[in-house]
Amino acid sequence: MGWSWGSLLQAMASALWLPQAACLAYAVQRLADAAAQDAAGWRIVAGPAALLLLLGLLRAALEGWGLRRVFRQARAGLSQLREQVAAALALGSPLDRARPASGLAASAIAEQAEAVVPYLTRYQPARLRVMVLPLLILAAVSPLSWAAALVLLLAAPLIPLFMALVGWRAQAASEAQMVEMGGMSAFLLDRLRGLATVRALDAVQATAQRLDDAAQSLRQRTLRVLRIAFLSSAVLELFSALGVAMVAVYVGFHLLGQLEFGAWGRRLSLGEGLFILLLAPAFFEPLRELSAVWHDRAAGEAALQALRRLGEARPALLAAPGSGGASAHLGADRPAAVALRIEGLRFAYPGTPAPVFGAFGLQVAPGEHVAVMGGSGCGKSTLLALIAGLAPVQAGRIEIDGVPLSAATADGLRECMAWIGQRPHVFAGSVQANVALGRPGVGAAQVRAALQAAALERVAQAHPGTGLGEGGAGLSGGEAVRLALARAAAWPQAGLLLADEPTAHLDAQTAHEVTQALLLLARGRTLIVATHDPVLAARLGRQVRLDMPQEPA
Ligand SMILES: Nc1ncnc2c1ncn2[C@@H]1O[C@H](COP(=O)(O)OP(=O)(O)OP(=O)(O)O)[C@@H](O)[C@H]1O
Repeated sequence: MGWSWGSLLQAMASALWLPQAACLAYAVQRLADAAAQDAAGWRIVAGPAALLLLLGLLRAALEGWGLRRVFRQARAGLSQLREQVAAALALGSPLDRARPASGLAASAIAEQAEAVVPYLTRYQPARLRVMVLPLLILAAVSPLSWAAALVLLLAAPLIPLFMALVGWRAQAASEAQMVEMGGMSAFLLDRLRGLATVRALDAVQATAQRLDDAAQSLRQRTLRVLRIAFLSSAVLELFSALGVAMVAVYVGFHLLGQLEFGAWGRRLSLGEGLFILLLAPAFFEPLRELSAVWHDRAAGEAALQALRRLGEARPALLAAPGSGGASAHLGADRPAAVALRIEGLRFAYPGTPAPVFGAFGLQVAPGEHVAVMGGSGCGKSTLLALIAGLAPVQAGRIEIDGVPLSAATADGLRECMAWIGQRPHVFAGSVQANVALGRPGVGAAQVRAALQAAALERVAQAHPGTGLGEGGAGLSGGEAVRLALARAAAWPQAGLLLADEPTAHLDAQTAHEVTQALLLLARGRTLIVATHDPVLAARLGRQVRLDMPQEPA
């Protein structure tokens, strides 16, 4: 990350201490000279005092300006980074079982990412100051006294050396702490989601124990990070105090005439000595600041790394970010049944030896209703997911109404599909909001019609004002499937309906009702249903049987 203007402004503000110290030293020298000549009076220091004040104002202005700039830039940078990571996560294929745990991702994006701001606003400017200010001060001191410059020069490298040694461990400890924190968030979120199961199986105690262990471990890691941070500040304070003290001792004894050497063969004046004395603490100041924000560096870099890992390329669904992907059906009000053609399809899940499909082919005419059947694990759900472009295929082609499914066309083609999943995710909120899903173009009228089509109005009106709970609490299994049907019904441009086991786990009566609603919805559209249900399959125009994937010999 390059230096920002804000950091430069802050470094310039700090460098103004040099002329300020010169003004002070000059004023004291003049006062001493005037006292020697018995010609005291405030006028002789008015000039340097006014300049000192002016420089002070300029310094404050530069500092404030720089800080504001750095802060704004950091916030904008972080927002951009979060956007990129969120976009990468959103593009992740739902079929990727190694995708980051939701709790971990949420913790990294929301909480840990905040550590990037102090890193950019405090650590980066402090680092620039460390690189510039000590050199400037050395350049100002050495022409006056090589001895004082030598003391500073000898004390200075010890500080970064020790800090680097300590910082090394700090970063490792900080990274470990972040991993621990993310892991704990992921565990907590997972168990909170499954609280009912945990309680039903009497595993509350064991879960609480694991959570307690995780919290203890996090506490220890946090203390380790703090211990290292304190150690680095202690090292620095010690060396900077020693450095300043040695300069003060040298200048004091030199002015008293006890230490004659060190000023290039001459004797320092009071003003020169004072100038050196004023600059000595300022020489160590940036190093002390850097140490104070050293922990920000470890936390910031660890957070950046965690965000980068989240944004890393993973198996993604087919989509061209930013492109709408033109579709002939886009914007059409009435469903236009689409044709589907699959040729030589090959697909294997990453890391699995046997492909789910070797060279699969299927043709579906517009408006045709097809039941895809076969044993459990033969790839029915996978086939629907591939048609929807939720994962890239390894070979073969899928064409929807003659348009080959690819990253460029997937977004547009998905606009003319509706997905009725096996386990529809129900968001906490009203039934209406769960049907509309915030999709532009799905207004109250469409939602009402969709609820009617899916026979869900009664549920929607049952508890006006109180919404559904997280994960669908408040809906029966059959109602959850009907909610998925309503979501599809609210999307009139969908010419291809993909339904994954819509009647699984339902009693005969509910399965019959869901089938009726599905067939009503599929009128004039192409329908592909993955199912084990022979009754549902018998009501569809065609049945396609998939073979079980062959284990490699
Ligand atoms: N996300 C995934 N990552 C890796 N392998 C997977 C994934 N999802 C499914 N599989 C495997 O791919 C094969 C096909 O799974 P799929 O879910 O498509 O079967 P299915 O026919 O729909 O089964 P069911 O009728 O039980 O729902 C199975 O062997 C399954 O274990």
